[in-house]
Amino acid sequence: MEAIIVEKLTKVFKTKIKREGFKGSIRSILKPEFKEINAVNELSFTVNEGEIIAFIGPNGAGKSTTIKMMTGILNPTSGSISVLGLNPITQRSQLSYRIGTVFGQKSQLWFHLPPIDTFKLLGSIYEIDSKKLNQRISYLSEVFELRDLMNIPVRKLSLGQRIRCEIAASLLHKPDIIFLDEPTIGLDVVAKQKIRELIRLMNKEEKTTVFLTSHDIGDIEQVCKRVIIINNGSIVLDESVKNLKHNYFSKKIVGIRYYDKPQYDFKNFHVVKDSGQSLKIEIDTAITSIDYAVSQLMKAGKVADITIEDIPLEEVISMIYRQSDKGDDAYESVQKILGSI
Ligand SMILES: Nc1ncnc2c1ncn2[C@@H]1O[C@H](COP(=O)(O)OP(=O)(O)OP(=O)(O)O)[C@@H](O)[C@H]1O
Repeated sequence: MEAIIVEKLTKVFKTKIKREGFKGSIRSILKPEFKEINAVNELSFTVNEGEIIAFIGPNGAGKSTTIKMMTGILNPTSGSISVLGLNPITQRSQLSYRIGTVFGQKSQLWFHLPPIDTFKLLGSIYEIDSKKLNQRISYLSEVFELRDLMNIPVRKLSLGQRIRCEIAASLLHKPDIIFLDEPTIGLDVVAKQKIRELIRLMNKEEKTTVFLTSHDIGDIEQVCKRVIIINNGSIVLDESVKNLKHNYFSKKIVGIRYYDKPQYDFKNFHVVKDSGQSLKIEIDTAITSIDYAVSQLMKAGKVADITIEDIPLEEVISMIYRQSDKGDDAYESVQKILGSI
């Protein structure tokens, strides 16, 4: 069943044009001029219950604006949104009992108080009875490893510890959907891994639908099953992460080092780089199997080392961003680019 249905969602911001200099400022007051920014443009998509979606795009693509409209913070200019069957604008308070939000750059925890105080306060706001609240806090403290942090003022926590508390706080009322806007921003590698593990765990254990935005490809690869890419307020790609990899990763890069200069005349794949004893080969696995390619490479000389790599997802996604900026079809363009690497 669908947890989120978004149809032709549009948000246009009207902002005052600021003129330069003193005279300009006076003119702006007396005769204001406005410009319109099409932050979100006729966006349509659905999210099924229990899915983990990455909603990504370059800076200014319209991700936060979309999340704000889905959570009832911003009014759409046009289009419709249904989140868990509710209208986020007219049924915002009902919806708030069923969704959780984490904005990585903003805190919902009281900065000078220990997390336990915010948890208790949120418990009262969500009208959770005290026995259930204590059980829930105890469960989340266990899973998120918060026991030793619960009584330390939030300002004294590390960023990683604080984000663990933020996510736990947003899950206090057992929401059906959690919106995570850049939850791993600024975290070190270990803290990022921990957050990713916890998101996966909550999705598995509590069937929480996860709607996540991030600029970190690791979040997408390791946590999400499906990715929606937006640019300039419109969807440029909506694909399962598995398909994205499959469609865009038929090409492999093989690095091979020989003991001596190899003798070769490869027919079905081409050498991208020849540095004497080392070769870099590109193989299109849709045409040539890895087995065959490796067997040909072995015939060219005595092999000292071999590596096989995908083209990094990060590179593919940045190509999609660049191509969609030019208004090209994402899939075709990327195939074209990969063909010329
Ligand atoms: N309150 C606002 N008033 C005017 N323009 C706005 C407002 N909020 C966002 N915008 C504009 O709308 C566009 C989309 O912004 P949004 O914050 O949704 O992008 P984003 O994809 O979340 O970007 P980022 O990855 O940098 O957070 C941008 O051009 C931004 O400047």
